[in-house]
Amino acid sequence: MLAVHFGAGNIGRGFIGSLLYQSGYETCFVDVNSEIVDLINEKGEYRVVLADASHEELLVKNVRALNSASDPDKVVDAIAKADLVTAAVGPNILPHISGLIAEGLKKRTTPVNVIACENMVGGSTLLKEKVYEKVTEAERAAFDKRVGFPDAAVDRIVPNQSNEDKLMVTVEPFYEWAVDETKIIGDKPPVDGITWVNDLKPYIERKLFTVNTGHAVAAYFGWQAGARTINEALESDKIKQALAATLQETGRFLVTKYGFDEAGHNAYIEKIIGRFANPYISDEVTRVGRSPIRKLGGNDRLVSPASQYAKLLGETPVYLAKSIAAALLYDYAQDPEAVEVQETVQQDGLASAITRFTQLQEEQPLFKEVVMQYEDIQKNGI
Ligand SMILES: NC(=O)C1=CN([C@@H]2O[C@H](COP(=O)(O)OP(=O)(O)OC[C@H]3O[C@@H](n4cnc5c(N)ncnc54)[C@H](O)[C@@H]3O)[C@@H](O)[C@H]2O)C=CC1
Ligand SMILES: O=P(O)(O)OC[C@H]1O[C@](O)(CO)[C@@H](O)[C@@H]1O
Repeated sequence: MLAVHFGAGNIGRGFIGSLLYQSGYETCFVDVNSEIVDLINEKGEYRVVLADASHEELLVKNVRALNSASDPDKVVDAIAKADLVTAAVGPNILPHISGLIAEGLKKRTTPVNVIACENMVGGSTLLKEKVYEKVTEAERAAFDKRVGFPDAAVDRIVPNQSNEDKLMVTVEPFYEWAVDETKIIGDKPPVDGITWVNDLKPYIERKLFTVNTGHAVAAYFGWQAGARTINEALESDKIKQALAATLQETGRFLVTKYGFDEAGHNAYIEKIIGRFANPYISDEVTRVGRSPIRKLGGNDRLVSPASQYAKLLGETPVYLAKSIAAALLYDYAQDPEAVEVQETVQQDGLASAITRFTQLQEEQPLFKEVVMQYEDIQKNGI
């Protein structure tokens, strides 16, 4: 079985690639990082090491790689032959890989599924839209019959790597890969470790608005407090308390919306906070807080739960508003999105920046709370 996986980065190698190998696939990674592509082809294997006391290692074999910038035709050929196509490149990159996927799919007559493994609601659906923009109506009709784009929720903390062995990836032991089985075309790909679900929405919202909201809070609050890593941020009782309070807010709306068992959800929150504090992982706040414009978007981990909370419960979520404010204040000079947010606030004013990045409107109580929290952080810190 051949899997073509776009993005040989942390999640690509450390999570998806390792499950594909363990399930018997040959994996052809596609990336634009020539150093990683060359190394994968030179070694033909890499190590995945668990970030716990065991330091257990898995040697992932049966891998090769293609550089989509220099060898696009080979990528198209690989997609034409693949039994499964996956991606973990980041939401903003999905439009850039859609052209090659479209070309590869045009060359096929047999069914295949394409799964985007990104931190977002509807990643594969977005990829499908981008692929469909690049083909004719007749091709779209043909793809409808033989290409599935099931959405997915992926959960495994894989920090930036600083190992001497550039292919090695240290990963947390926990993982969850939930895929929408209702959108599969043909047989389900036999990947051990996928949890097939017939309603992904509760999974993706619970995960995005707990794991990713919580992580973002630790990162943005940590940045304000001068912490370099998530572990450092969580050494502060104030940040720990704010993190717990934020997850109580997202928890309240999730339990109300989906009817999750409250005690079970609280245990889920506790487990996640424990995962953030894993002493075997050193995770920079700048990685977890990366791309604040994406994270401030109306459908993402801060504004979506805040808006849904306000709508569903009729109250303004104070800690989520504080989290949005902290994201707006994230001024890491090496993150282009953070720079753009800061420039927008300076040039156009805070109100205009909030509307532009969060799509919240000035008359909304949540908007006003964000402004208050922003001013409070500026004056008093986190
Ligand atoms: N790292 C983590 O703990 C988790 C990450 N995710 C999601 O997985 C996705 C990837 O994240 P990471 O692996 O952390 O990022 P990463 O930066 O380590 O990996 C992304 C890879 O995509 C490659 N890439 C960029 N443009 C490309 C293109 N046009 N064609 C092919 N490859 C391209 C990059 O060179 C890089 O190797 C993101 O959506 C992220 O939200 C989800 C769960 C956990
Ligand atoms: O990959 P993103 O969406 O930029 O955000 C980083 C998030 O992804 C993770 O890497 C894993 O879910 C978390 O560490 C963090 O919440």
